[in-house]
Amino acid sequence: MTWVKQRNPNEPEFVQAVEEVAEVIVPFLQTDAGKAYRDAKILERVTEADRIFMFRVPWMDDQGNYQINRGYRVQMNNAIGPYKGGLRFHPSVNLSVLKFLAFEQVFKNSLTTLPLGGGKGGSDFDPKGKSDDEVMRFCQSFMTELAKHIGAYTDVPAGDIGVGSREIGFLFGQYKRIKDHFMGVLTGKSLQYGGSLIRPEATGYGNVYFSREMLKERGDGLEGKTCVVSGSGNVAQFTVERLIGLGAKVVTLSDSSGFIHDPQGVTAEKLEWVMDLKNYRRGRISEYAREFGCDFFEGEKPWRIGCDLAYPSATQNELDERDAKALLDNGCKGVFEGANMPCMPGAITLFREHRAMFAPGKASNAGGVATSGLEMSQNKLGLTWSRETVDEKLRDIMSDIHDKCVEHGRVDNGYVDYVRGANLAGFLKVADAMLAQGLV
Ligand SMILES: NC(=O)C1=CN([C@@H]2O[C@H](COP(=O)(O)OP(=O)(O)OC[C@H]3O[C@@H](n4cnc5c(N)ncnc54)[C@H](OP(=O)(O)O)[C@@H]3O)[C@@H](O)[C@H]2O)C=CC1
Ligand SMILES: O=C(O)CCC(=O)C(=O)O
Repeated sequence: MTWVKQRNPNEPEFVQAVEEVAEVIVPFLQTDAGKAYRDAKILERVTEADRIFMFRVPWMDDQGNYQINRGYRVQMNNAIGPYKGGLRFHPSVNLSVLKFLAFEQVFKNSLTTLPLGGGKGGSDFDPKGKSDDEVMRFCQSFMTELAKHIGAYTDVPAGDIGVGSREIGFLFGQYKRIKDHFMGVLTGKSLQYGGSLIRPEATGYGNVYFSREMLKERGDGLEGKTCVVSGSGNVAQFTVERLIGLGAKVVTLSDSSGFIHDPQGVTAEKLEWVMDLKNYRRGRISEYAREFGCDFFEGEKPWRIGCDLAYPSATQNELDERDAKALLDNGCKGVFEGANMPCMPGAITLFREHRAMFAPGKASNAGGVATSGLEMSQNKLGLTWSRETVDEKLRDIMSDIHDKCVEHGRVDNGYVDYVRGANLAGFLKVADAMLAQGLV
């Protein structure tokens, strides 16, 4: 870690993500089974990106002013398949954030059972408050540079925070215009031009399926459970949809301004209203409180609300040790990461010490990228699978990931340490491929 910290100064998020993996992998490397990987310096090699692109993104706003943002693509590791991972448009985007996300993506994609390498990209552009025309001009400028570095067999980006179906449409249109190729170079496309059914739902649904497997492992189920969810974007919306479909009650939603607490529970009708608010009217979650008559807590996070299960689904480092203590004190039995790295190290330690269920995002939110992999397969075959087919494949993949975590994560007293299981299983597939491919 000293070596990683020296080589990546001022990149706290990246160092945090490496530390979580190293905590599991370094002790393994000291064993006989780990010797070949240790000698080949696989862990050191995976912390160094294959390559990183950084570029200027100039665009014109609606008033005719020139604007400049910075674009990035981190191609982290392609040992097991083409680089795959989302694009994030958010003012907080910087190299550290994208390197952490790309690093996580390598192990997550390895867990999916599909041939997907890891990458991530994005920009410090903020789509919030911009007109559709401004977003389009930005996306066209961003893709004009990115198109040089991606391809259906090279690197296949998708959405993440701030990049939904509107942005993917503009990006795809510009790629096609530049390359004159109609191909699956992005996933998360709309259905009319090569998207997959269930891809929008997949990350949230996948996390709920994963939590159901974890509960089953303890002889329990989702029916009747009270859940807190953070975020109100893509992942949060479909987490709520699946939870309420499976008989659980969701009492919170949030955005960067605060959270709503609806003790009656978010119903299917209320969720439909939230989807319209967030995906089309682009409003704030505080409006939910006014519409449905419940409390809104400005500037706060939902972790002090009593619950059985928690699904952090907004952003990184949104749940610290104090939040973890509040959750455990109020009876929470399980935390399932829908976002990437939402729980801070101190929080994770507390969950593990208390033997609570804790699902690390690289396992529990892998359903999104796995379904992107299914979208790539359909694009290559020229076929569209039904909703039922994709949903069944998603459930099977989440169940396989769960089984791998159990296989590698069961500790002496029978407790399943999913952090250990996910990191070890994710690492081994990539490491074996790297060993087989020589010093590259
Ligand atoms: N989309 C996908 O398929 C996948 C996403 N993920 C991860 O899930 C998380 C959510 O992504 P997604 O739902 O797609 O993104 P969206 O942009 O659709 O939604 C993001 C949500 O998180 C909130 N949020 C963003 N930044 C902050 C912040 N700094 N503090 C508080 N709230 C914040 C947003 O609120 P506001 O509108 O106010 O900014 C919004 O409610 C991310 O960590 C992403 O990396 C993981 C796997 C796949
Ligand atoms: O579907 C994809 O390729 C992107 C998913 C993603 O960015 C993630 O898993 O964090």
